[in-house]
Amino acid sequence: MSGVELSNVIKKYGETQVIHGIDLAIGDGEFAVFVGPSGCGKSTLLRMIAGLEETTSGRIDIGGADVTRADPADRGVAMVFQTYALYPHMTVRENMGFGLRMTGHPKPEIDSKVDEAARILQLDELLDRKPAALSGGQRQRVAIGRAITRGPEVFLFDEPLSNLDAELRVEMRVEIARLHKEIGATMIYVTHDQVEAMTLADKIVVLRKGRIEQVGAPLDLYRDPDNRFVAGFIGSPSMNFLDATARDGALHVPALGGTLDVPQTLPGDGRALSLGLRPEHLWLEDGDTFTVDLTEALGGVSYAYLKAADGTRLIVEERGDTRAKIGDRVALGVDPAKTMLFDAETELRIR
Ligand SMILES: Nc1ncnc2c1ncn2[C@@H]1O[C@H](COP(=O)(O)OP(=O)(O)OP(=O)(O)O)[C@@H](O)[C@H]1O
Repeated sequence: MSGVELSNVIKKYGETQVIHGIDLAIGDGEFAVFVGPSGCGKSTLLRMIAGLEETTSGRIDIGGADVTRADPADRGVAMVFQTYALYPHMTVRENMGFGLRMTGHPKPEIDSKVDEAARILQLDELLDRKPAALSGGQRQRVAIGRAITRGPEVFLFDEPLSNLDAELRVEMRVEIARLHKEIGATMIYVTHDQVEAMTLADKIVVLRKGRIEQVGAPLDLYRDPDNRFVAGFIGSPSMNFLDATARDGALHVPALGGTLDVPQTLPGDGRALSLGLRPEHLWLEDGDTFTVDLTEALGGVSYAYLKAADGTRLIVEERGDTRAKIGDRVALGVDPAKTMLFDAETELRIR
């Protein structure tokens, strides 16, 4: 049993509160990913679980034991950092066995654990090298290997791939997913990267300003966000938002130059709303409502950036190449069943 449970966890630096009472349960063997804008408290929360930051109040349980005030070494966790933090004068083997040597494990046991981690991470050939003779991806693999040899109940990853180039990131992402399948330990992972969050997580935790906005499986958050923030944060490119109002049972959307028939139950009070449209659910039609501002062709998909007469901007994702050219006048194709509606003030979803 090595789930992680946070109960009303609070962090203050002096007078400044950065984590505002987080309740969260991460199940045994679950892969949880913390996402959120810069400064929302992802790393702080992870470091509190690791014991590298003191918890101001609240309680942290790992494997059913209260570890709120426990030393990092006594929590059964191992952390992997963005910067690898390898010892330059030690070989890969020595780096990977370092934690076990420090805790006085016998050499044969250390060797067998290092060999096992090296096998899992395909580092067998590199055990005698020093970090300077490794690529970035190999160094990160050693850092992960060092975590594996310690046999933690919980792995904590703080943006482990953000120093790698795009190709290596993909490779290591797949590697981490495989590692999770193979060893089945609980993992908590902080990232800025949408694709990492969507592909690695069993459960994504979306944070904003030290509070949880929503917790859920990646596709549940994408398909069924509770509020405008989560809708805008999950999905790439981000959801478009258009100002709208409901009057006399119709949704008026100025940027679209008229009303839109949507399946949601509209509030009848002329309240300010926000219409959410995912770029991948839109298409271009003949018409005169928008001007094409810019196009980007990525090969498999292309993006058309549109601007309405009232200045509203949005992105349309098309499959393959786009026929749109900068300066073209176009209309927007919208499937009403795929729209989302939010209260402009509370940001809550209207279903
Ligand atoms: N030692 C500190 N003293 C005061 N404030 C701090 C300290 N460390 C972090 N903070 C503040 O706590 C908040 C959360 O920081 P944290 O690094 O956890 O955010 P983050 O979500 O990981 O951001 P990023 O994605 O940019 O790494 C920020 O507003 C930050 O300025």
